Amino acid sequence: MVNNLVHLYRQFGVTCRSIMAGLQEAKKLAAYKAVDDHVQDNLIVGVGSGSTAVLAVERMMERVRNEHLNIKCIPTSFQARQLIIQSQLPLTNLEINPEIDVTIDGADEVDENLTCIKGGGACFLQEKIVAYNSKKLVIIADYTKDSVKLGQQWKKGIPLEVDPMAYYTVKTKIEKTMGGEAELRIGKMKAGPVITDGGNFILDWKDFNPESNWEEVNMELLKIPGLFETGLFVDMAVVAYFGMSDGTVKVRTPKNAKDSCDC
Ligand SMILES: O=C(CO)[C@H](O)[C@H](O)COP(=O)(O)O
Repeated sequence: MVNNLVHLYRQFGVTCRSIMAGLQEAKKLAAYKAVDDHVQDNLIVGVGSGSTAVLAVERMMERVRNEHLNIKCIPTSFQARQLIIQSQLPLTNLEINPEIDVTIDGADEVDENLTCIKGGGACFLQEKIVAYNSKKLVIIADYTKDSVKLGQQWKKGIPLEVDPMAYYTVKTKIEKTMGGEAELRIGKMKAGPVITDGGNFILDWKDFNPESNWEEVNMELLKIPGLFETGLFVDMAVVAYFGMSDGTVKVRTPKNAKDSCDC
């Protein structure tokens, strides 16, 4: 009996490790292809945050070394800034380069119109600023982020960055008027709430209506005093690259796109 349990436990460990390795490979496929397709000489590049963005930086670094590409990078977080510095890529900022050619960033979920939930890593305020000032936002992710509707696979909610003073009033307002539950994000290796790069708290809004008009929801949320930004990226991404489990990369543009995109 005990032997059987130990065997099952080991098997479970092996299965989990192989799924994680598969996801990592899928992220790498998406990141590498997006960088190869969109990063060219003399571009200002927005560098996203999260584990998939790390792989995009890895590829940029390779190409800068091998092809002597001349690019300048704008970070979307403290993590991205560190990555750029450690990779010895040229670092710039929005004062020096307010117009970004392309930003390559991860996402937590992407729907059929390329509306994204971002902020699993709590960096979405700077990510949205950089994306907004970019000519092109390119999303990179593994196949588990590829959805028709938001909330289909990502169950951790829509992140909302709030002033610490207002977290409770914002939470109550959302739950009363829009439904669902807005939970204060608590640190894993820190007692108390997660503090963002901007010194704020995060609410994760769960059990939202998946049929929502996300543009309206985003506007409604932003009207609440103390709510600085949402992790909803509506009409921002022009193309998404998903690494698939079979080793291919699925490239998607928004289903509702009015114009064809040169991506
Ligand atoms: O929005 C983000 C951080 O704020 C990340 O891009 C998002 O959480 C995806 O991360 P990962 O590539 O690790 O899955």
